[in-house]
Amino acid sequence: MSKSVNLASSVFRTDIFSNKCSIVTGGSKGIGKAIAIELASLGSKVVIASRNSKEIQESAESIKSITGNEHIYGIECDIRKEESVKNLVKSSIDKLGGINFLVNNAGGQFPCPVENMTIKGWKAVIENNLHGPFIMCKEVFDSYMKENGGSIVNILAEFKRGFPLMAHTGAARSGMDNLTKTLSMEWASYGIRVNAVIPGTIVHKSMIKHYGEKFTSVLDILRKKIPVQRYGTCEEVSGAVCFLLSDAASFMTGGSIIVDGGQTLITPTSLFNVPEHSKLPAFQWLNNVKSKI
Ligand SMILES: CCCCCCCCC/C=C/C(=O)SCCNC(=O)CCNC(=O)[C@H](O)C(C)(C)COP(=O)(O)OP(=O)(O)OC[C@H]1O[C@@H](n2cnc3c(N)ncnc32)[C@H](O)[C@@H]1OP(=O)(O)O
Ligand SMILES: NC(=O)C1=CN([C@@H]2O[C@H](COP(=O)(O)OP(=O)(O)OC[C@H]3O[C@@H](n4cnc5c(N)ncnc54)[C@H](OP(=O)(O)O)[C@@H]3O)[C@@H](O)[C@H]2O)C=CC1
Repeated sequence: MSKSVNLASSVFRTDIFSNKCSIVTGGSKGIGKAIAIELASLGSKVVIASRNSKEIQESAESIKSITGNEHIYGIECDIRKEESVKNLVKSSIDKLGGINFLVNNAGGQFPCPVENMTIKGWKAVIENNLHGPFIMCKEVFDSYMKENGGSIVNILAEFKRGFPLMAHTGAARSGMDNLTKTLSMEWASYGIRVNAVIPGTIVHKSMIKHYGEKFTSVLDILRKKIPVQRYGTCEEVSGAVCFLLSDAASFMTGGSIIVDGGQTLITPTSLFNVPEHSKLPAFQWLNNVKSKI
């Protein structure tokens, strides 16, 4: 790997993932792109995958120039479609030589109360956040990890208290939590660890675009309830993912790390209001990433 330029100042030692090969689904933007950047900056060859072919190629190029790692490939894939996933996994093995790490990051949903939700909308979100990651795990297992071991990290969303206005995603993420635990037991004897990262509210450009202006006005109210008094950055999620993938987490499987600035500890009935402060600033490694936090 050429290391002439590496603008991603990860907190980890820069060679920990040399000789590793990774797939990051949804690596074209947001959290997935940050994860791909950090993996690449730590020496891993990386395939990023998403549905928009132009965007995924552009992102692969930008990750190359940010990290100086030439072994970054963008592959078009819809994780909801089995054939598309089979193609992704086969092409990744051809390009990288194997798959040591899988990060199931692609996903998302739309806000909608159940009374207005169509069956089609429900299915789209279940397929994006439960069925898709399941096919990814199964295909990577069958094609490579069953013989060679590996490490899988699933990106979830907080689900433990239900998810009003996003019932579909709450159900899917709860299912993924259970699947993470099941796979960690079924696949331990193959040398595979399976863990999850649960991000809180991670505000960035494409997220704001997805939810729209109305959402932006809610953000300030929400922020005051978070103990660290701000939103998270994509890098702060990425750090947890890299930790779980690495040997530093070799005794962790079936577990999850919540990266939410304490947000899920505050309940509506809590009598405690976090005093306003700015004592816990964000971690960001790239000068050109301007997360609105
Ligand atoms: C404000 C408070 C926020 C509070 C927000 C707090 C959030 C914090 C926690 C989580 C944050 C994040 O995940 S942030 C990341 C957000 N990013 C994403 O969600 C990106 C990925 N999402 C998506 O691609 C989409 O949302 C998803 C529906 C999953 C897939 O879209 P597709 O266009 O591929 O779906 P299709 O297969 O065409 O089917 C779509 C059907 O779904 C329904 N549908 C799709 N979008 C819809 C919409 N906006 N409203 C109603 N219904 C919709 C319709 O029935 C559609 O059918 P037709 O009517 O026939 O078309
Ligand atoms: N941001 C946040 O606050 C939180 C995010 N999360 C979760 O973290 C993950 C990343 O979030 P974030 O970066 O904010 O989201 P973004 O919307 O910014 O990015 C989502 C990525 O997933 C890809 N994607 C979506 N659907 C598919 C699909 N069917 N097949 C392949 N790729 C797909 C998108 O590309 P394309 O559309 O081109 O396919 C894009 O690359 C998601 O699972 C999200 O739900 C969880 C909690 C909080």
